[in-house]
Parts: sequence; C-alpha cells; structure tokens
Amino acid sequence: MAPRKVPKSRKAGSSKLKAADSPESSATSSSKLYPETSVDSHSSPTSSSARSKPPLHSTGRVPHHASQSKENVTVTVRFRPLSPREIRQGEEIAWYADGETIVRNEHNQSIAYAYDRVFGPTTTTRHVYDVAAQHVVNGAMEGTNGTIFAYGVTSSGKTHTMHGDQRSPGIIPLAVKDAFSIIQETPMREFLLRVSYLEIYNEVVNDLLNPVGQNLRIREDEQGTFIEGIKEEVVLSPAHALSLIAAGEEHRHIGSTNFNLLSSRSHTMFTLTIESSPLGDNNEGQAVHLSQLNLIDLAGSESSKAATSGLRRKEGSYINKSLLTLGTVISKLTDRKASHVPYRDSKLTRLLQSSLSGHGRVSLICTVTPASSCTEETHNTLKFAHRAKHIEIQAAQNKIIDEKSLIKKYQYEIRQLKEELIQLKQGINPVSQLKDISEDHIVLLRQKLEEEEDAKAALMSRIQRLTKLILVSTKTPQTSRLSYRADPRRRHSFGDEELAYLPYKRRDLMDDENLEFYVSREGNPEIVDDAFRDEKKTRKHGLLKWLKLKKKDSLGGSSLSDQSNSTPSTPQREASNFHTESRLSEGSPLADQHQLLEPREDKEAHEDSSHEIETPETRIKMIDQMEMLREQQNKLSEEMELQSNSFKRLSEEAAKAPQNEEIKEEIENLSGDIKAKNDQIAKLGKQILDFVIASHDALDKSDIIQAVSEMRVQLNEKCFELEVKAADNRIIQEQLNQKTSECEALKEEVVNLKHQLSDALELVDISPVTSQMQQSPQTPNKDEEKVIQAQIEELKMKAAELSDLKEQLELQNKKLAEESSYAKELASAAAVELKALSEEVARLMNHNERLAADMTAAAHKTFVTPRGKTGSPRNGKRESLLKKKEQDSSMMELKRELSMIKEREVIFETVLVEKAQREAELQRTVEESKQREAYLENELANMWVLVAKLRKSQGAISVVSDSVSETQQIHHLETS
Ligand SMILES: Nc1ncnc2c1ncn2[C@@H]1O[C@H](COP(=O)(O)OP(=O)(O)OP(=O)(O)O)[C@@H](O)[C@H]1O
Repeated sequence: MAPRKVPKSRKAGSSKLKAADSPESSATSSSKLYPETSVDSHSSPTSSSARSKPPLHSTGRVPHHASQSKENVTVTVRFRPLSPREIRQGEEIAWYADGETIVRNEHNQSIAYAYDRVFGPTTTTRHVYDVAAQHVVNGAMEGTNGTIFAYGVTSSGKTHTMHGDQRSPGIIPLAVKDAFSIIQETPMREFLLRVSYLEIYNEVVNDLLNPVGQNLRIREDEQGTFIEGIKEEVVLSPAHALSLIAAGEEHRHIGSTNFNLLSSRSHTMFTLTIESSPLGDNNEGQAVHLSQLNLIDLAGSESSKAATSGLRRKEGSYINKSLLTLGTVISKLTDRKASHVPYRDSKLTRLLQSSLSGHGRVSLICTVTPASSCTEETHNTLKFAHRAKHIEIQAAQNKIIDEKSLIKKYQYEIRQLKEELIQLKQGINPVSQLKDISEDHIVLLRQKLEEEEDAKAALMSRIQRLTKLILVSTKTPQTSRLSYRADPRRRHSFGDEELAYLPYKRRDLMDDENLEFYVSREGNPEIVDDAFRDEKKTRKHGLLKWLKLKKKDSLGGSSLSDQSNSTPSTPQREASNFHTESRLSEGSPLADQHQLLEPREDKEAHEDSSHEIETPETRIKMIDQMEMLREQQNKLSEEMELQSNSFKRLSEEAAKAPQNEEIKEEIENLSGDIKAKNDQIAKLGKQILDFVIASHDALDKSDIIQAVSEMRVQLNEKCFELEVKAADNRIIQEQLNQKTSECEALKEEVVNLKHQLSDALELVDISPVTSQMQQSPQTPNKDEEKVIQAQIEELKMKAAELSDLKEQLELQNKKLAEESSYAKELASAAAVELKALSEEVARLMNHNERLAADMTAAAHKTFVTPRGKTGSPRNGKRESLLKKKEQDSSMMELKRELSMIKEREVIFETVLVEKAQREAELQRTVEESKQREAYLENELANMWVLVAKLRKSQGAISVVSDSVSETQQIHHLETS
C-alpha cells in the first residue's frame, strides 16, 4: 500500500458498482451463467477469443464496454498442474479449463464459471503476465494506479505466480523489468521509481525493507490510506529493485504446513511508486504523473487439516479471517443495496480499500488446483473470483503539480545546483586580472581558488548523484523512431545479475518429490543448463502421464481436429482445451517452445506408450545447440554490460583525475574489449543464422521460420541494446574528452598563475633587483649609485609617510563628515521642534485672547445685570465675587504658562545658535582638511616630478616604478 499518499483519480464515493446475480445461483444454473459470462468477458482487455464462442453470445445483451468507459476488475484463473504427490495418491481432476474463458466442474457439467481468461496448467507465467498484468503495469507507468493480486487456497500457486523463481520469474520481477523497459522506450519523459515492501502477519503490518519497522500503523486522510513510517527506496535498475525484494523476502514469515513446505504465512504487498515528468530543463510547473503499482501475494486460505501446530493454526485463523473479510468486502461492493462496506474489519481490506473502491486498474489472478481433494476450496475460490468480476472501476491518470513530489524536488534541486555552479564558475577571477597584486593577495586568491574548486567539485558530485536517481531513456527520440518499434509485448530477458535475486527453485528444493512437480514446461528459455535440459525430460513425462489420464477418458470418439472448435461443453473436450491453451501462448518464447513440442504430445496422446519418445533426437540437439549459441550471445552481452559499467566508472574517475595515465589506458583497453565483444556478438548472430540455414534439411520449414523469426527478434533486441550502449559510450567518451580538455586548460591556467606568482614575488623582493642593478654594466659609478639608492630609500619612506598621512586624513575626513551629518540631523530635529513650539505658542496665544475676550464679556455682563433678575442682592454679590476670583486665578495660570513657554523658546533659540556655531566650526575644519589635502596632492605631484627626473637620470628602475605605481594607485583610489 501507499507509503505516501497518491491522489485518487476520483472521490471514494464515486465508485460505481454493478449489482451481480447471486454467485450461488450462477454456480448452479448453467443457463443463467452463460449470458452473464458473455457480458463479463467483454470488459477484459484480453477477452477477444471469448467472443468467438456462439453460446456465450446468445443472450443478445449489449456488451458493457460499448456504452461506457468504465472497466471491470480483470479476473483470471490459473490452474496449477497436479503435483506428483497428488498424482501418486490417485487424485482425480475435479475442475478444468474449458477453453480460454470457462472453468467447468468435471462431475457436474452445469457448474461452470466464466472469466476474462483461464490459464491451463501448462501456461507460462510470462503469458499470464502478458494477459493479466501488462496492461496494469503500462497504466501505472502512465500515471494510473494499479493493483495485481494473487488469491487462492494454500499451495495453489500464488507465490509461484507472483514471485516465481529463476526459471520462471513471477509477475513481480516481470513487472519490475517491464517498468524499466517502458522507461527505456519513453525517451520524452523522465522517471523516478521507488519501492516499498510490507507484510501483514497476524494482523500486524511489518516493513520488510526495514526490520525495525514493525507493527506499523495504517493511517487515513482525504486522499486515502497510507502506512505511517514505511521505508521507501529509490531504485535505479531492475536488479536493484529485485535485490530489495530478495532482502525483504528474508524477513517474510514462512512456515511449513501439511500442504506446503514453504507456505506463506503472511500477505505481502510490494509497491512501486512511479513519478514521471516531461524530459528537459523546462519542466517547471508542468504536471507530474504519480501512481502506484501494488503487487500483492496473499497468504492462502486453508482448512484446519493444513495446520500442523498451534502457531500455524493461529496464523491460519488470522489468514482466513482477513480473506473472509476480503470476500465480504467484494460481495458488498457488488451488492447495490449494501450501504456499508467493512473495509476496516481487516488490515488487508483497509490497504486494498483505495484499489477496490475504484481508483485504478485491478487485476485479480485466482490460482487453483484441479485436484479432487480440494474441490470445495477451489469452488470457493471460483465463486470469489466470479464476484470480483462485477466490481466496476474507473481508472484515471493522476496528474499533480505538486512541489512535494520527489521528482519535482530533485529536479528543482538539480536546477538550483546547476545555477550555483554557473555562478561559481563566473565568480572565478580570470588570470589576466591578477597582474599587479601583492604576495598576500596572491596567497589569498590561491586559497579562494582552491575553495571554489572544492565547492565546484562538491556541487558537481551532488548534481551527478541526484541526476542518477532520475531515470531517463538512453534512446533519443530519433533513434527510437528509426531503429526500434516498441513491441506491445516487450521481451527483455533477465540477466544473471537480476536472476541472482530470484530463488533458484523456491519451493521444490525442499522436497525431492517436487522435482517431478513441474509437469508444465515452464521456464525461461534464455537460461539453459544441462541440469535443466535433463529435468525438462522428467517434466515431460509428468505432463504426459497426466494428459494420458485425461485422454483415455476422452477418447470417446471425437477427433482432435474436431476439437479445434473451442466451444467446450463436455468434459471429453478437455484435451483440446489444453491445445487451445497452448495456442494462447503464441508470441511468447515459452509458448513457442510449446509449439515446437506440441505435435509430439498429440501423437503421444493417440499412440501407444511404447512410442512415447518419438521426438527426433536431431531436433532436440539442434535446439540445444542453438540455445547454446544464444546462451553464448547472452553471456557476451552481459559481460559487455559489465564492461560498460566499468567504462562509465572509469570515465568518472578519469574526469576527476585526468592526469592519471593508468585510468586512460584502462579505458582504452576496455573500449577495445567492448568493440571486440560487439564483433563477437555480431558473429554469433551470424553463426546462429548460418546454423539455421545449414540445418534447413533437418528441420521442417515451419520450425525454421519460427526459430529464425525468434532469433531475428532477439538479434534486433541485442542490436538495439548494443546501439544504445554504443551511443552511451560515445556520449561518455565525448564527455571525457571535454573534461580532459577542460582539465588541460585549467592546468595551463595554474601554470600561468604560478609564473605570475613567482614573477610577482621576485618583483616584491627588492634586494635581488638592487643587486641586479649593482651588477649592471651600465651603472656609471658607485657614489652615484649610493646617492640614488639613498634617494630611493628616502622616496620610499616619503611615500610610506604620505600614504600614512593620507590614511589619517581619510579617517579624519570620515569622522568630520560623520560629525557634520550628525550636526545637520540635530539642526533639522531642532528646527522641527522649533516649528512645533512656535505652533504651540501661537495656539496658546489664540486661546489666551479668547479667554481675555470671554473675561471682558463676563465682567460687562455682571456689571449690567438688573438686581431683580439675580435673586437676592446678597447672593448676587457673592456670586459675582466668586466668578471674579475664578477668572483672576485662571488669568494667573495662563500668564504663568505663557512665561514658561517664552522661557523655553529662549532656551531653544540659544541651543539653535550654539548648533549653528558648531556647524560653522565643523565646516571650517572640513575646509582646512581640504586645503591640507590639496597641499599634500601638490607635494605628491612634486614627488612625481622628482621621480621622473630620477628615472631620466637612471633609466628604468623597477623598484621605484613599483612604489610610484603603488602611490599612483593610492592616489587614484583617493581621487576616485
Ligand atoms: N503453475 C504452476 N506450475 C508449476 N508448478 C506450480 C505452479 N503453481 C504452483 N506450483 C508449485 O506448487 C507448489 C506450491 O505453490 P506456491 O507455494 O506458489 O503456493 P501458494 O499458493 O503460494 O501457497 P501458500 O499460500 O501456502 O504460500 C510449489 O512447489 C510451486 O512450485
């Protein structure tokens, strides 16, 4: 599940579910089943073959996909072959694949279920991947979330399907490989892939990539569920991702039960988070595709008979409970009336919530065993699969413009670092400017240069590190157009390095009897060893036994040619279904292998067992020889890949240490080797072709065409890979050359700098120069020299004094300027205050005037008021006396205030006068210092005249010129 949140394609509530007929009813009534299956089969991306069966189309219903863009969960069923033990125990076939889409019950023909695809026991995992997984992986690489999970009872083949082993890599390694191939085939985008790996053991979530991350919490927010604190690793290659899975598998809970020696006791979820954005530096602000591909290997449901101990029983009950909840969730999702879906009842359903509720593509691979002892369990699995088929999803691309996205973050950081680098490069002083500087300066500059070089190297290595994390195709759009047409079914074989991370033979090593188990001819054709060839024969016998068992029953009259009609309605037709199944594998190398051997099986089926080993020896030999040649070719390519890696590494080292001749030599040797290997591979390709032509007589035409086309495809692939590698090498070589020339230029610069440094040092050191002068044959006489020397010394002293004086003056000037500016500030502040005060005075005077006017008015009023109107004459007198008193006191107050203000005004005026005086003084000092400066300049000018005269009399004396130029510089600086 998502360790990081991925935006949903739509809101949780928007998942629209289609009500299904009761699964039970469909299981018991064939008449009801067929119409329904016809609808189901249309929703699959791979169900075209189902349409060729008239009975399934007899309903007249409108195909689902015709009217809407929604898809159903892709549901497929994979049969595993009977195990040797089951064969020994005389187990019968209870369920069988009836054509490409139907599973039928052997004992009750009316019980049948239809799915998007049914894979028989001989189908290769690669074919299962092509049909059931590739479209989900493609979608995920384009930004649509995807989930693929294997469901089935214990020992039915879930882990075999999802993980596989070295001979038959499972869906997970194939998906990882495919993801990187898609990146290679998408030259216009850049990708960032990261992985996480977890297990749910006894309802506890553990991080398989980080043993410390135990009992992690599932959190939820508006964007969905996520695991808090799970470790995510950025992956750079398929081998890198597979190594992480292998490391995670070490921590997975596995135990033996009665049915499976290495039974998975936990559900695991491998998540590949894919971010991609358009290629180029100008992708700022552009939407990033962000999606997750969840690859889930469920633990198998089991009955109590599978458990061997208390612990296993406990584990089993947890497994069963979570699978039961998964079943309930799925039936609720398909029940239109259900209001509540119990996602929260188990950790598994909580993690799958986002996928099941309609966000992204989902593919369910149900693994089943045909054995009669597991009839009921298989039936339950089939019912579960049938229900799941009705979940409707509407997958959409997740596009985000989010600075939080990791690829955006890295891209931004790279851009920033590049800018910093450019700035740093621009900041380094060109050597030509370093001519007239002192020794100290040179040392400082040298230090700075070194620091800048270090900073540059650090920046470059960080840029390189970050750039490595972002995966881009090595193809240019042009080369991809010209030389490669992407095959919808990519066939990129696993290299040894990648296979090393897959179990050699996961389960079977533990159990000798299981060596016979592989009745299917499953395996990776690219890896052929003697042991494998021997074992192939053993396995063929196993398959034949089983086929014969079935054929004996079915030889009731119908011929094989009749059975090519793929409508399987009777159990007798089962044998033909295997043929149909084989044909399904067309296009895959494994399937091709089947086809080569298929006629042999037919004959075996019809003839007596004495004719069992009828395949011509020559054919086997030829195939073996060709495989050997191919193997050699593969080996060479792998070696070349390794050498290319070393080449890259060496080139990087060479860029860091360009003077290292050993590395250069090694690089040359390596490129020679790579070229030789290239030639060898081409020769081998030719040999294979010649071989095919030479053995024309031994093989029949169809075989040859088959083999040639297969080889041509492989040859093309190899050529393409070679081309890519050669292009890579060319680019690296160019980069190396560029770096070397850059280094050469830098070296030259350093040498120049050194020369200049030593020159400067020589110049600064006067005595050698003086001695040189003494040795000069042009010197007239020793007395004169002494005089000149004395004069020079004097001049130097004067110059030093002058520069001291200048410095002092400068300081003084600075101080004065500061003081004058301070005084100016003070004056302006005082002026502001004065203004405010005068305003206050004016205001108060106005107020005063108003009060005086009021007072006279009041006095006049008191004087003219008639006695009668004022009440008693006594009271009136007292009142007027009181009023007069009040007025008098306020008058006094006002007068006091006025006199205070006047006093303050006087104080301010004196302060102002003082300030003006001080300013005048400062002005005077400035004038004086200016005069002094002028005087000094005059002095200086006189000195130059003197120096010029000296020069004339002596010729050029570098020491003097130096001191003069120094003085000149000071002067220039000062005047400027
Ligand atoms: N399609 C197949 N072809 C050949 N062998 C198979 C196939 N499917 C399963 N097997 C073999 O059957 C045995 C059990 O398979 P596997 O371990 O994958 O089952 P499982 O469903 O994962 O079991 P559990 O749930 O107990 O982990 C293994 O030895 C495996 O190699």
